[in-house]
Amino acid sequence: MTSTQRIAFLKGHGTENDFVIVPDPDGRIDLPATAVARLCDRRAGVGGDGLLHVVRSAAHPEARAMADDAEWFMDYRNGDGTIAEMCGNGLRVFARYLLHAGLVEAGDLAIATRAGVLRVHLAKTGDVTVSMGRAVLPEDGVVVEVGGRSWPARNVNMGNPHAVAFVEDLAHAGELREQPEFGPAAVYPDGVNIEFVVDRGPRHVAMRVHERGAGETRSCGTGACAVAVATARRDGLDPAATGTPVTYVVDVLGGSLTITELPDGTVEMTGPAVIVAEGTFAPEWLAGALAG
Ligand SMILES: N[C@@H](CCC[C@H](N)C(=O)O)C(=O)O
Repeated sequence: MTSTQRIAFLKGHGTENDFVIVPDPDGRIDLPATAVARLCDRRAGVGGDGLLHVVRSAAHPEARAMADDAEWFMDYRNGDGTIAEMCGNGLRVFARYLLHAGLVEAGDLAIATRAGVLRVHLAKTGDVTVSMGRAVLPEDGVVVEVGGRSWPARNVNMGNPHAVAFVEDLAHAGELREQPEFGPAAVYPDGVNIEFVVDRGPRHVAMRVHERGAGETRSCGTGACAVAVATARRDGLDPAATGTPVTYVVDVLGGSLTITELPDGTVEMTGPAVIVAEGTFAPEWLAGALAG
């Protein structure tokens, strides 16, 4: 790429978890962590909690083996430039982008991610449903701590790691905005996303989240799935045991997500996915950002 080329980007969000979208079908754009952090910078860049690098699976070394099952690879990066295995809100926005760009038809499609090939149901407009795979709940004793207080948490893996803590209320806005600590560190060698949860009613909870690599965000899709499954187990509900799906509405700061765990353990998430803007990077600025 030369500094005279115009490179397109888009901006999108899902329940206000926002992303810079960089279409790069042939995998020509090298995005080191420093470049991603500059693109996601809210003052000096475009701004986003994360970045969705849109590449054909066949053109990306991490996704080539999935190319027969899924044409497109979601190369997701956190806003600080780190790589994450999965992003649930990102997956809905990624699918909405593919339709917006005329790269897929509405209906059912498969998308490659670092957590494997995932299925998406995409209508022409409105909410998107994604099949997020199975939750894994190791029995580790985990504790999260913020503002001088600590809570036991449930370890849930949704392709990426989560610690889910049930708290009395979410009103300590200042405190909960701070970066929480977690332990024991060995349970999460690569860091963790931390959700604080309160009950809102039957099968209805609210959460706040601190994302690994992004800080407090207004929503986290994998986090909402982890919260729904952890809450179901706390409530004594397990679809694998009863054969009956269990659905929770999870309120986040940026809206609501509907999460259903099926008897085979698959977790489905339904929520909005919005393309907000399209543009091109100023070539000189982008060349500087990519150079690090
Ligand atoms: N916002 C995402 C999760 C993004 C990845 C996460 N920060 C991590 O490092 O695991 C979502 O909607 O799931």
